[in-house]
Amino acid sequence: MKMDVRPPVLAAEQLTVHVGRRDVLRELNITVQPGDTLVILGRNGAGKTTLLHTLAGLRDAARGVVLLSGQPYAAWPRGHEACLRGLLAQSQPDFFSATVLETALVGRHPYLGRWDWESPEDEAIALAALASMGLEGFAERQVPTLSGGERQRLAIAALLAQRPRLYLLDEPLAHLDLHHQVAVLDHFGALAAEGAGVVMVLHDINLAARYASHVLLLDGAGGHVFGAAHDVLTTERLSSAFGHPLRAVADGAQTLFIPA
Ligand SMILES: Nc1ncnc2c1ncn2[C@@H]1O[C@H](COP(=O)(O)OP(=O)(O)OP(=O)(O)O)[C@@H](O)[C@H]1O
Repeated sequence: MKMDVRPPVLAAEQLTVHVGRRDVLRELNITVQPGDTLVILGRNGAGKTTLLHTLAGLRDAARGVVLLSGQPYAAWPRGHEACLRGLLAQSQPDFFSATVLETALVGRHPYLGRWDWESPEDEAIALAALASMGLEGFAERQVPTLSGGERQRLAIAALLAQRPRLYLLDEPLAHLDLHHQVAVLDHFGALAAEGAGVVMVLHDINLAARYASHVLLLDGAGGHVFGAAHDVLTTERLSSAFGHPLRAVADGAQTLFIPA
């Protein structure tokens, strides 16, 4: 039998994250294997975005280490990390007078040399990413003419065009209607099934329960619980983390969490 010797797409070892003098997270140990979908949950201000940026290598940890595909960020050649991990930020930069296709093509930049233009293959990848987000026919539109949900799907398409091994998503469902929420989560579920790692911040506990293989629940005071989704998602833990009582309602094989 052939063994898969590839390292985890992401690992955090004894990671402590500070904001100012406050620990938002203490001594986190997580591993994200190819195929895993890790959902980060916690109340407003619990430190989810701060953690995601630390996992993306954009922010230093107070202590501990983040390993991207087995190596600390600093050990990867400059710029190469963008071929391995992609971040969907919570708020998107303004793309002044750019077209939708030009914006999606930004996802290909990590693969281009300094003086290279995008190739027909890059364009085909960007167009396929737009189509996967239901934006076929939008290629020549100016970004400022898009609705909020269309802009969010464009940002996701640009990330998809980047084709990293690890997707870090900060509230990917922001501005999306119900159909597109499910379509986006299905899409990342399919990428995970093909071997990507997905880490995302969600606010919807029931969508987390439906899509997560693993959950990291932050208590906002440095404490956390990490484990298989069905172990972490209990009414007691969720009620305590969110500071609001929840009850569980069985719906066939699914459990729904409802605010009491
Ligand atoms: N530059 C800063 N100076 C002071 N406090 C900060 C700074 N940046 C973030 N914080 C605080 O750190 C805490 C964690 O912020 P973070 O954005 O990570 O939370 P979050 O869990 O993503 O919240 P939300 O669910 O509201 O998006 C918050 O209390 C925030 O106000």
